[in-house]
Amino acid sequence: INTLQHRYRSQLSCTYAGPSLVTIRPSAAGASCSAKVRGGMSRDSMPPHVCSVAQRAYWNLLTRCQDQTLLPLGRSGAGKTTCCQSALEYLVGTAGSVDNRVSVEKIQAMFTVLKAFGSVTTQHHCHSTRFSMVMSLDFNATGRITAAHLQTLMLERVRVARQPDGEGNFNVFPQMLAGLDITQKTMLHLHQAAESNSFGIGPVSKAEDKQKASASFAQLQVAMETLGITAEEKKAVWRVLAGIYHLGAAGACKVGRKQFMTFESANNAAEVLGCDYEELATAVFKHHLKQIIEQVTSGGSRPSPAEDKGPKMMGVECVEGMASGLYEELFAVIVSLINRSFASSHLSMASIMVVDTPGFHNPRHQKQERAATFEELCHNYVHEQLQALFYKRTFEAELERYREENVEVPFDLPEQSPLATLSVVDQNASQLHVAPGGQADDPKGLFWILDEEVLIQGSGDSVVLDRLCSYFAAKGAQKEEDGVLRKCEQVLQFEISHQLGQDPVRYDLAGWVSKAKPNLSAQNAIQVLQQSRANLFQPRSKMPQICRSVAGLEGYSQQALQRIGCVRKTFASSFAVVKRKSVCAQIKLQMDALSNLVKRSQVHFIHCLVPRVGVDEADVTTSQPGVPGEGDLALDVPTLRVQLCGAQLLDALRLYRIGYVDHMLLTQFRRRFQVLAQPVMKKYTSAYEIPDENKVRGSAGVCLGRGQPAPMQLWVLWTWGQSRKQFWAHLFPPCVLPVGVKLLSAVVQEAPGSCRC
Ligand SMILES: Nc1ncnc2c1ncn2[C@@H]1O[C@H](COP(=O)(O)OP(=O)(O)OP(=O)(O)O)[C@@H](O)[C@H]1O
Repeated sequence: INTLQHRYRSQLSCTYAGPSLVTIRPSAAGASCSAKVRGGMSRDSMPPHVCSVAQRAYWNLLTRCQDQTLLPLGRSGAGKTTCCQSALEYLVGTAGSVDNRVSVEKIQAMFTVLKAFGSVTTQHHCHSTRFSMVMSLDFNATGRITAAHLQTLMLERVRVARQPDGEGNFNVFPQMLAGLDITQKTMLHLHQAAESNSFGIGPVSKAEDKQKASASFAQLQVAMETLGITAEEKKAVWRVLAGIYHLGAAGACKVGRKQFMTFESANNAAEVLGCDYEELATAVFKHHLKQIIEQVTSGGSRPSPAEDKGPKMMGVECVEGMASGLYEELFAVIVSLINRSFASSHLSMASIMVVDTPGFHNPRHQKQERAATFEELCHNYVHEQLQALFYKRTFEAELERYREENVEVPFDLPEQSPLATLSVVDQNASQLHVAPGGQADDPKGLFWILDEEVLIQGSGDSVVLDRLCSYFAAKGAQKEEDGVLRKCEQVLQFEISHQLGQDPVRYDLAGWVSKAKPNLSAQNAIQVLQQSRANLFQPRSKMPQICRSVAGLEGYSQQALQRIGCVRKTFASSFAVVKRKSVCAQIKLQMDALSNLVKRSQVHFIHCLVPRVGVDEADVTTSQPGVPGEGDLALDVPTLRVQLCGAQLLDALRLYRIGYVDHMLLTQFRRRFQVLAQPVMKKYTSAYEIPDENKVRGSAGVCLGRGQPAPMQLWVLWTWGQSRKQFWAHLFPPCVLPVGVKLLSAVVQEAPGSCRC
C-alpha cells in the first residue's frame, strides 16, 4: 500500500504486479500517459499504464503468433470499461488497420453505442455495464489489424422491466425520450407521456438532466452513423424501444384473466412493433394456445402433457418477459450491426481480445442498506470465475511449470482460492466423489438447487435457502466466519464470502425460484419481431433458444469463425442439450463460453482498484486532469487492503519476485536470438553457444546483444531443466552487468545445470 501511495502521489497512478497491472481510479496521470506511449511498439518501453499492457500483448502476439487477452478485473466503477476503451484505441491507433476497416473513431462510436444500450445509471456511476463482452482485434502477419469482432453475453435483460431501488433502466430509454424530434415521437406515439410505466421508463424531470440526455442521444445518433447504421435501421431500433415503453405503460391485470391493464398502450405497442394487437396478446399471455396453433398448422401431433404444461406464470411476469425478450433481441441486432461495420475477410494470424465484464457488485460499497439481487449474484459469479482463472494462471500453472522443469522456487500455493466461493453457486453433484448411498443429498450449488426446485410444485424460496445452508453453511464446531456461506437474521437472506472472505455480500433470495423459471413470453419475442416490418431480426430467428443469450455469432474472417465455433461448441455440449430449458444452466453455459474463449490465449490481467468507498463521479471531476488534487490523495487504506487481499495481488507479486516469470519455449528462444549467431556478433561474445537439444543438459552461456560492443545492451542467461523443453531466461539491464558476469562464471564453472539469479 505504501508503494501504491507513493506511486499515486508521484503522478503515476499505476504500479506493476508481476505480469498483471494494477490501476487505481481516479488517475490524474491517465491522459498524459496515453499521450506518451504513442511512441514505439517495442516491449516494455513505457511506464506502467494500461497501454503498456496492450503494447506487451501486441509484442507477444507478433513474436509468438499466439492469441492474447486483456482482462480487467475489479469492483463496479473501478475503471474496467475505461481501461478496455483506452487499450483498444491505443492498439488501433498504433497498429493501424488494412483498408481503414477498424479505426479509433469506430471504436469510440462502438463504446458510445454500447454505453447507451448496455449500461445503466446507478447512484454513483452513470455508465455501469450490464453485460459481458469480448472485443477481438484480428492481426495479420505484418502486425496490422484486418478486422474486429464483438461478442456479448450475460446481458442483464430483466433490467428493462425491473430495477433495484435507486438505479435506472438502460440509458438509451431516457436518451431517446429526450432526443427524438416531435415528428418521430408522434409516429411512435411517444408525444404524450403515459400516466405511469410499470418498467420505470419515463422522461427525465430536471431540465439539466433532459439537456444531458438529449445531447447523449445526439452523440448516439452520430455514433450509429459512424458505424454505418442506416436511417431505416435506426428507425427499426427506435420502434422496438418504443414498443417496450408502451408495454410498460400497458402493464398487466394483477387478478382475473391474464390481459393488459391499458388497452390503448398495448395497442400502441403492437402498432409500433408492426403486428396486430391479437398477435401481441397471444405472444405475451397465451403460450399454451400458441403452441397448439403451431402444432396444428405444421401438421404435427399435439405435444405430450409434460411438454404442454410449461411453468405457470402471472400476467405481470408475462409482460416483463416479453419486454426483456425484445430487448435481448434488439441488443443482439445492435451487436451484429457493429460487427458488420468491422468485418472483413482478409487473412489474419492471431487476435487480441479485450474482455469487459460488469464489475464486482456489493450494495455496501455504495453505503446502501439493501441486499443484493439475483442479477448481481450472476455478475459476481462471473467476476469470481475470472478471479479463479487468475489464480490458476498466476499460481497453479506457474508452480506446475517449475515442478516439471525441476526449478526450485520457495513458494507455496496460496491456501485460499476463489473455487470455494464458486462451489456455493455452481457446484454440480457429479463433480464430487459420491458417497455410497449418498445420492439424494449430495451438496449442490445454488444454480442446481434452483433448477430442481423450479420443477417441484409447491416448492419455494425458503426451501432453496434451507437446502443451500444445509450444504454450505458452517456446521458444528466450525466457526461461522470460517464458512463461505452464512444465513442472515433477515428473512430469506444469506451472505456469501466473496473475494476470499474479504468482501461478503448479503443476498435477498425472495422471488429467485420464479426468476429461475423459463419465461415463455421472452421466448416468443423473436416471433413478434419477425412479424414486424423490419427484416433486421430475420437472421436471428433460426438460432436455437439455448444460445440466444449470446450475441455476435456472425463473422466472416477465419479468426471470427473460430471464436464463433468455440461458443457454439459450448452450447452444443451434452450438458447443454439436456438442460436446454434451464435458466441457470444458460447462465453457466454463457460463463463457460466466455472462459473457453479466453482460455485459449495468453491472458494479461489488469486489476482495477477503487481508491475509497462510495467514490463517485463528482469527486473525480473536482480535480484538474494532470494535477493531483486533495481528493486524489485521500486513499482509503482499509478499502484498498480488502481489494489487494481479495485479488491475491501481494501473493502474485511475491511469486513474481522470487520466481521466473519471463520464460520462453526453446523454439521461440532460437527464433528470437538467432541473430546472435551471426559472425559479427561472435566477436563480442564471451561464451556463446546455441544449445543443442540433444547435447548434455546444463549448458549455460551468455550472449551479448544487438551488435554493440559497449555499453553492452542485453545479457541473457539461460538454463534448462531435465525435460529440456523450456528455457528460463533472464535479461540483465546494463546496470547489473558486472554482477551478471560474476554470476555467469560461477554458474558455468560450478553449477551448470541450475542457474538462478
Ligand atoms: N483512470 C481513471 N481516471 C479517472 N477517472 C476514471 C479512470 N478510470 C475510470 N474513470 C471514471 O470512473 C467511472 C467508472 O469507470 P468505468 O465505467 O470504466 O468503470 P467500470 O469498472 O467499467 O464499472 P462497471 O463495472 O460498473 O461497468 C467513469 O466515470 C470513468 O470516467
